[in-house]
Amino acid sequence: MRIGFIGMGNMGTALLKTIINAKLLSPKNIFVYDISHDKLNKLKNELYVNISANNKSLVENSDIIILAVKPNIYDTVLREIKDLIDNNKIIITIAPGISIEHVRNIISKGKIARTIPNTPALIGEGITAITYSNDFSEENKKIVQDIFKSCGEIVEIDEKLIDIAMAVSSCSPAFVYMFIEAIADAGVSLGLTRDIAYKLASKAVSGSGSMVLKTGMHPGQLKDMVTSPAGTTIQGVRTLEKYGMRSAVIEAIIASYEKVKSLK
Ligand SMILES: NC(=O)C1=CN([C@@H]2O[C@H](COP(=O)(O)OP(=O)(O)OC[C@H]3O[C@@H](n4cnc5c(N)ncnc54)[C@H](OP(=O)(O)O)[C@@H]3O)[C@@H](O)[C@H]2O)C=CC1
Ligand SMILES: O=C(O)[C@@H]1CCC=N1
Repeated sequence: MRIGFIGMGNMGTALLKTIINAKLLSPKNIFVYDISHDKLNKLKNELYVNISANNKSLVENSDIIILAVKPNIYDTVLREIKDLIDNNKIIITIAPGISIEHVRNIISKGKIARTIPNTPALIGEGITAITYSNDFSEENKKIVQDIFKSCGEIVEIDEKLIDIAMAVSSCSPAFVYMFIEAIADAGVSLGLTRDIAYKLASKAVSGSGSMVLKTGMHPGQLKDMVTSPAGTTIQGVRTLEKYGMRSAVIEAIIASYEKVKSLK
């Protein structure tokens, strides 16, 4: 199996590095291309992957092609490679708003997996929502699943829900980083050093996420376990409710979802 990555920006590099770290494939079976040759030279020296001369030669050498360019570049790249895609090749999209039907309208052959990963994939802690074109066999699905399992967890999802998954798991890391920054800023404002403030805030957030996943308890119940009667935390909870924290988060997720809908 040979994988080709078109686009070596944040997401392409995150997926590439995780696949190599997980030893899913040897670098000699990985081909990369990006219009920025500086990025390619850096990757060649760091990861020993094959640098393709262009997108077409990458596709010729690859069984699986991951399209890691921005959504507005998709059509240009799809038109460039369309004549080189045969029914044995798998195309993996990772862009919001690009439907399987959209890709199929440009590329008549090949199997299409539509996915939405997130940046924690870089450390193997990602989650990827995946949906497939109708012609996918279980064997081919497993190939795609193994790629994204090397980056964390996966969920198979109906295509009509995938833009919602994008907002909830792919955009939300940005909001979580803002939350971590805000907690740490408060800590610094009260006298902690930056490094200790970030460590305390980040571990509180990642540990709380793990508590939800590992205990299976309702987040509200876990929140209640922290808030002692007449204690300190409930005063913070009261303050967050006063400033509309829940509502702000709900509106942020819905705004991200509405943006992806407007791209169509
Ligand atoms: N960042 C995230 O958290 C997530 C991103 N995604 C999706 O992943 C995709 C990539 O995002 P991201 O990595 O952040 O974007 P980046 O802009 O960081 O990376 C895209 C790369 O593709 C290069 N590129 C542009 N045109 C071409 C071309 N014709 N052929 C080959 N390479 C090209 C760009 O070069 P240059 O910069 O010079 O234009 C850039 O290096 C997007 O569709 C995004 O929506 C999905 C989930 C999460
Ligand atoms: O902001 C974006 O468009 C990309 C897609 C999902 C996360 N980041």
